[in-house]
Amino acid sequence: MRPESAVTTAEMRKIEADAIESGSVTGLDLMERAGAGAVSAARERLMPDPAGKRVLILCGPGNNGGDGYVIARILHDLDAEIELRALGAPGQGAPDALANRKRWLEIGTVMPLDDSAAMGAQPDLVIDALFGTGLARGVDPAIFDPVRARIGAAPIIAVDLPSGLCSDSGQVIGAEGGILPATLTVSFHRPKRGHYLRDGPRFCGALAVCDIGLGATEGAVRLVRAPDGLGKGHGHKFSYGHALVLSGGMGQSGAARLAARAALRVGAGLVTIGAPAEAMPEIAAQITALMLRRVDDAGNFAGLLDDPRINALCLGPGLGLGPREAALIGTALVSARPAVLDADALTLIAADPELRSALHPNCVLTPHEGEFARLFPDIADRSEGPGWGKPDLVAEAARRSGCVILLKGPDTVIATPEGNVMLHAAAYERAAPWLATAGSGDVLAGLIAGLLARGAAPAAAAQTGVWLHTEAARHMGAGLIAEDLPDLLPRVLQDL
Ligand SMILES: NC(=O)C1=CN([C@@H]2O[C@H](COP(=O)(O)OP(=O)(O)OC[C@H]3O[C@@H](n4cnc5c(N)ncnc54)[C@H](OP(=O)(O)O)[C@@H]3O)[C@@H](O)[C@H]2O)[C@@H](O)CC1
Ligand SMILES: Nc1ncnc2c1ncn2[C@@H]1O[C@H](COP(=O)(O)OP(=O)(O)O)[C@@H](O)[C@H]1O
Ligand SMILES: [K+]
Repeated sequence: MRPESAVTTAEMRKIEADAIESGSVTGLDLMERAGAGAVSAARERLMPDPAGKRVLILCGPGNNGGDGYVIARILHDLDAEIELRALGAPGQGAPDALANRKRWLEIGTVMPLDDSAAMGAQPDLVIDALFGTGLARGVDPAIFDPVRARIGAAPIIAVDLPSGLCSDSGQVIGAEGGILPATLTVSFHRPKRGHYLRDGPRFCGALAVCDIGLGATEGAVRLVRAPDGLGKGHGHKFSYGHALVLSGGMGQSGAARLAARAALRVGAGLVTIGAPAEAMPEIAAQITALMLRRVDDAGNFAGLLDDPRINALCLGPGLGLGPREAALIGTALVSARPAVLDADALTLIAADPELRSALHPNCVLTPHEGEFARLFPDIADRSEGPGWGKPDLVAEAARRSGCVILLKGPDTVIATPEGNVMLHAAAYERAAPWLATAGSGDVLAGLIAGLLARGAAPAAAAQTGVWLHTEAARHMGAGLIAEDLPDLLPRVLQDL
């Protein structure tokens, strides 16, 4: 089953506490299932038969360590050779972990983590059960020193999270080196936000999420899924909308052409590029099914927008940053048409409070990190950590600006003014590193504009656009350039 949401530490604790309070399960049951799930994942992916294998298990002072003691017991029963090293014993605040440590001590021993003199031979597998969702501050890198030297090439399984990774923000909380990067991270019930955000995927290695019987309880941040299908029915071209993409001047029209082609490929009935006279020959020489209209200034742009069939706008890619362009953005916003604002449109809005105040709920803003910081410097400045990560800052920006915000990256976050937040992770089996190429953001803006033209609501267009964008890149893989993306869409759409 694919998870529907990614949870915070606070949400996970509440889900667990509610289940325990309802009487349907105990904390010990959950810990047992978590330990058993981690062992199953290890056997499926890394070590099918643990018999005779050396396993080094690192246990912390909380419930993450408790999972580690369960894992030690199960692997011992499967005839693995266990070396268990602990960073202190669980306190009274973690009774389930304490109980599992006691059970382990009936069959094995516990050595201190920092006693390097007594270190055994190189392990075949390392289990990192030092810290999970309870990580409250940076980990002292020195605690890893005794084990780091002898892990060698052994794979590392992180229980719930690689120790040192913040579960809410995906950032390493402390100093460089204050984390144990994993080969495989095994989490429980739902992925944590930090598995997908920022540095999370790099430190988690691969990700497995196992069911521990907590039902369909979800967190607030939904994971973006494949759209249901974007087929065309009985309509004619005007049934699928007419998108207008504004272009910059001569030599600057590539971005608009990329966006326009993407809008047409995603199924907008008609797509027109609006360009200044000087750029028209250059554009005309490059396009066929796309249409071209002259847009010299805000006056003739407003005339074009008198046509009510133009129902979606793509503003910003390659547009330019002068007074003409600012006036065009103003005209577009006054028209209240559904619109994607990207690139130069975002820079113009960041510098002009009047333009910013004209934003409306049918706008989708698609900043990258730099543009986001220009638009919302105070929000971007706040450092991320427990309780505050990328979804929270995008939600705050959407609430403040009254429109949909899509903050780009391998961890794209989309938020609406009403407080709905979606996370699209181009990570793990959906990694798409070749999207880091000039012009790929222009294609994304065009996809969203095309979907708006087809009648999608702004947040839905943003989610579908970002999913298709990543999927197209995955179809091509290495060697991808932005020009390829629109022409990969037919394959993606036909597979839906
Ligand atoms: N929720 C669920 O449904 C289930 C949860 N389960 C498991 O429980 C895990 C969460 O357990 P948890 O809440 O006990 O926190 P955990 O990660 O063990 O760390 C807390 C301990 O570490 C300490 N500590 C913190 N930071 C530190 C630092 N930098 N350096 C040094 N010490 C530091 C902290 O000390 P303190 O801050 O109190 O001084 C405290 O002692 C979760 O990830 C999952 O594996 C499963 O069993 C199944 C069901
Ligand atoms: N490593 C990556 N993995 C997945 N997607 C990425 C990666 N790097 C960039 N992207 C995506 O590529 C696009 C780049 O957009 P942008 O930064 O605006 O570039 P440009 O302005 O050159 O078009 C965004 O949609 C971003 O999410
Ligand atoms: K861990």
